[in-house]
Amino acid sequence: MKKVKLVFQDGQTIEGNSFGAYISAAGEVVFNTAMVGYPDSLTDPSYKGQIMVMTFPIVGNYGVPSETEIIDQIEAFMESNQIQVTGLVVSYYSDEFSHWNGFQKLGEWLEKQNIPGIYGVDTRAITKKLREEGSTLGKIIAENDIEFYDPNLDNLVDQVSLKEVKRYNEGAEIKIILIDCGVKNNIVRCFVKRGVEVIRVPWNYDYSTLAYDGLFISNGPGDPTLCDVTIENLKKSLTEDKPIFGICLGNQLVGLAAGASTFKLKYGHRSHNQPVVMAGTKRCFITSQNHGFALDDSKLPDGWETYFSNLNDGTCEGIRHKEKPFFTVQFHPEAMGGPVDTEFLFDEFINEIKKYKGELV
Ligand SMILES: NC(=O)CC[C@H](N)C(=O)O
Repeated sequence: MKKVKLVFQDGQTIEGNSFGAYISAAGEVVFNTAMVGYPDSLTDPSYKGQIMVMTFPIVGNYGVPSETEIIDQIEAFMESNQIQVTGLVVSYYSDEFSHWNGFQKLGEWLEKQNIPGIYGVDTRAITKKLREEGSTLGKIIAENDIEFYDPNLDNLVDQVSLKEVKRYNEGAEIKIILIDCGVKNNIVRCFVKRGVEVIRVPWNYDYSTLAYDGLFISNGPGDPTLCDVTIENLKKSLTEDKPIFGICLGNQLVGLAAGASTFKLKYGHRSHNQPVVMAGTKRCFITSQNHGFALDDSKLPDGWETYFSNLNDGTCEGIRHKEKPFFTVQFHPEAMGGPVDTEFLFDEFINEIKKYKGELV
């Protein structure tokens, strides 16, 4: 059994056992309190550049599905075509697995994709540190020491966004543009199964000349203010009337285009049980989340209002336009993993498109 070290920016060093690739890797250390869904989280492009600490004490016990099975041009069991995290930190790693869809060991999968893991460390103590001091840079060190790396200084969206336009359900009556800033597959699935044509475009693509009925902006990694081209394109779209829906980074980008600002949360929201309340109601939902930045809704631009708020820390979980059919959420209505309570938002967006097209009153 090989030893590796988890080293924090403040010098704190924790020794553990290696699994996955035996290499060194550096990034931002964040914690995730979800109890299940590691294949989904590890392939979520929003985690690009991050070393994920899982608080759930046993990881790996249900294995990993096949990454090569494709349904409707989409990886069937993954949220993208590769592991996106930089490293994985767990307490107990189970090399044995049992699950109807288990195809490979978590450690084997990490190794195949050259991602290091460390286990046998106190993930709850690490989580307390991150909660008290905030998310911090860190590195997993195998043989060779490497520099710390701050992913939030890089345009990670450009690294994970697709490079060419891709269409799903081509020819369907309702057409949406999906700006891919690192979209999770389940967002694409949620649209595809509702029968709309999805025109998936790169983050910096000028979609203004394409024929479409609604605009969707995806989740994605890193600091939203670095997505300058998307924000400029969105500014133009906000002057029009076509329905707009955004998720997570999409929420932040629409907010920035409208004139609001974003800030970095102390340690972010990464779990499957984040409670949110819909503004003006007592309707609460338990949501899946994965973000480190948030929109500042204490001073939203004219014409906009808070749509959802987080019941743990009061931060903004979505905004909506007071007159136009524009709304965005910070949480993940597509779940994967996590609760599906807010999946109705996809139907609301499509209903807004039908109203815009005069098919619904
Ligand atoms: N899941 C996401 O889209 C994350 C958005 C952004 N990168 C953040 O961390 O806040």
